[in-house]
Amino acid sequence: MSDTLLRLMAVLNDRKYADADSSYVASLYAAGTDKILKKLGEEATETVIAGKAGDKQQIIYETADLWFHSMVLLAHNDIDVEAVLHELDRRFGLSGLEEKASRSKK
Ligand SMILES: N=c1c2ncn([C@@H]3O[C@H](COP(=O)(O)OP(=O)(O)OP(=O)(O)O)[C@@H](O)[C@H]3O)c2ncn1[C@@H]1O[C@H](COP(=O)(O)O)[C@@H](O)[C@H]1O
Repeated sequence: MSDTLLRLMAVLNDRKYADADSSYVASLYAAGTDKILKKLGEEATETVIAGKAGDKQQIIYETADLWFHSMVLLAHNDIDVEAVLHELDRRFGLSGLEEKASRSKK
């Protein structure tokens, strides 16, 4: 499954050398961080709206947009998606409630 994310990440890195007129991703890089963050915010909002409506197909569609734009932000910052996958792996099996409790003791 994560193979899809790795393959997409490779394309996003390649697009750093592409023409903004022929690539949506290259056009986002060219427009800069604020444009990428704006798209990310829009996609997050659209995902929330889809979730509120309870429309499964729309939730899938909007989540794909959200993940895609999150990955553009990662690539723009030279962060590999594997770093996020490793972070999720590190958290695997660690209860969110336990993690929160350990934070409040610090
Ligand atoms: N997965 C995606 C992907 N998901 C969503 N999008 C684009 O993200 C945009 C989402 O923005 P909106 O829904 O707000 O649509 P919009 O109104 O057209 O956008 P704006 O004009 O507001 O920017 C659309 O243009 C979608 O086509 C994507 N564009 C590209 N990819 C992947 O990235 C690869 C490289 O894309 P290019 O750089 O365009 O070759 C592609 O081969 C795909 O694998």
